Amino acid sequence: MKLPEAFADKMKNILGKEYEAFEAGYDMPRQYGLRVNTLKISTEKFEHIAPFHLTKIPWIENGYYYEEEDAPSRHPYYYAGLYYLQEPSAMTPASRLPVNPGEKVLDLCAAPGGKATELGARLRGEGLLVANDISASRAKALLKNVEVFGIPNSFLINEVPGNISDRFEEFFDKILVDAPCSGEGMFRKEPEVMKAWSEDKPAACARVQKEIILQAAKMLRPGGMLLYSTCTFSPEENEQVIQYLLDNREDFELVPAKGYDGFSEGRPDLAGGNEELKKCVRIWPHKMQGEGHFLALLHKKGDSLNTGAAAVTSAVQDGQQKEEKAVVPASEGLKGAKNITKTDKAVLEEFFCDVYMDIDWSRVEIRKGQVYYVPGALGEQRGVNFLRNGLYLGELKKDRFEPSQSFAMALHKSDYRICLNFPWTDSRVSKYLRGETVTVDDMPIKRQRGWQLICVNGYPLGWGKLVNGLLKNKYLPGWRMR
Ligand SMILES: C[S@@+](CC[C@H](N)C(=O)[O-])C[C@H]1O[C@@H](n2cnc3c(N)ncnc32)[C@H](O)[C@@H]1O
Repeated sequence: MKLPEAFADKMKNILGKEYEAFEAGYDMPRQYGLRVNTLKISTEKFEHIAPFHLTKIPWIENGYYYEEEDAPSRHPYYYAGLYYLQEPSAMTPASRLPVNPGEKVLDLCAAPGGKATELGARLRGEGLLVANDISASRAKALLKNVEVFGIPNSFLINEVPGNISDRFEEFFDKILVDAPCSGEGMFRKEPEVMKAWSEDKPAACARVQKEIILQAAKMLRPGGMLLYSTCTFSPEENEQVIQYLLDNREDFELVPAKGYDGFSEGRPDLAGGNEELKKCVRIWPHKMQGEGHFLALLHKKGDSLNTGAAAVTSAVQDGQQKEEKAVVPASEGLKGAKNITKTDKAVLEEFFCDVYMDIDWSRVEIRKGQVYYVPGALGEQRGVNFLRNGLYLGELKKDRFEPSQSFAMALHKSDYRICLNFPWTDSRVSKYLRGETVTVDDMPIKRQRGWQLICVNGYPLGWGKLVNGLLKNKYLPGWRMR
């Protein structure tokens, strides 16, 4: 791999004697990673059922290396949202921001959702995830990933940070800024990033990063934590951005992130000498099995420091616990809901008497027949350009309710009474995912007519509707397997 000359010279200055090992790393093969969705499955169970060659990523609780020929993006478990494919180092920022269920969390530069999906999983459906991206097209990919992951309590927006920082002033408990950057750490994985690199790119990115991090600082509550990350090496975009924040906001301090032997310290010598910058983390590809990354964990003074270590463990176990949970039909709570008309209630009742999931009906909003389950803790958000507020449950059509794809993805098998469960080895699973009709006359069927939750090895994939013994395929056309 031929590195741009200006980049190589800069790295020689930064790395000194280590440069040779760094350069040799570009001839090593890249690593492939997947991160388990602990909202749906525990890591223990995933290891048991996944037909891949998995090796634990030592610094990520729910991360694994896989082999290229495993092709996990083709497997039905991928369509069931059991994991996200992600470069191993890129899993680090979300893993080092301590997130507890019930908190208000912002991912300010979130698309396509590699980190937002992990933050959402750690919230376990409680609290609020606001995920933003300035790019409308990239925000669409974010929406899909959040939906596949089955995260119910999100508010997905498409805004310039400066347009939302007044409205959300001191609102969030935790904020992730995975900043747009010059991408120097990704040259091995994505050679096209290297082609787009130029000598002045780091300085241009740093200007944007400084603006973004100040807006983020404003939106964090005192006592909250902010994690800043990039996938680049240049000090202008890393330690110097953190020093800029510390210079402009005396109420911020660096705190050490949960460590790992392979992590390297931040480099005060590249940003004016503040020794505190050693608390930043650099991931060097010649020292670890992953690409280049930088992260800094910051605390906003004013309240007790919350490390959230307990929550991290319970989030990983939760997939397992949820599978064993049994509750009363969701329609029970519908009767007392003041925000829903009598007619709509009657239609919803028919469907939701088979749903065994806790629904707070006071948080259900019906807009032009579209039924949404909006997160609490958000308040009035008129004027914010959003793609999705909460979980889209489905549509009211005259006398019937049509459940949505995103609703299926947010359910566990035990949450819906009528399921058709296939083993992943059954050829009908990929037929279903391709949108084809499948025959089910050999299967035990609980109800001969109506909605069936289609599952693979116990994990929901989408809906089907039985009509005269035929299963109508209701898998979302835009998500079909090709
Ligand atoms: C490094 S990527 C984020 C990757 C994402 N966190 C993930 O893990 O999938 C940076 C993102 O920042 C967005 N972006 C660029 N400028 C921005 C700005 N001023 N405010 C918010 N987002 C911005 C880009 O569209 C891009 O999606």
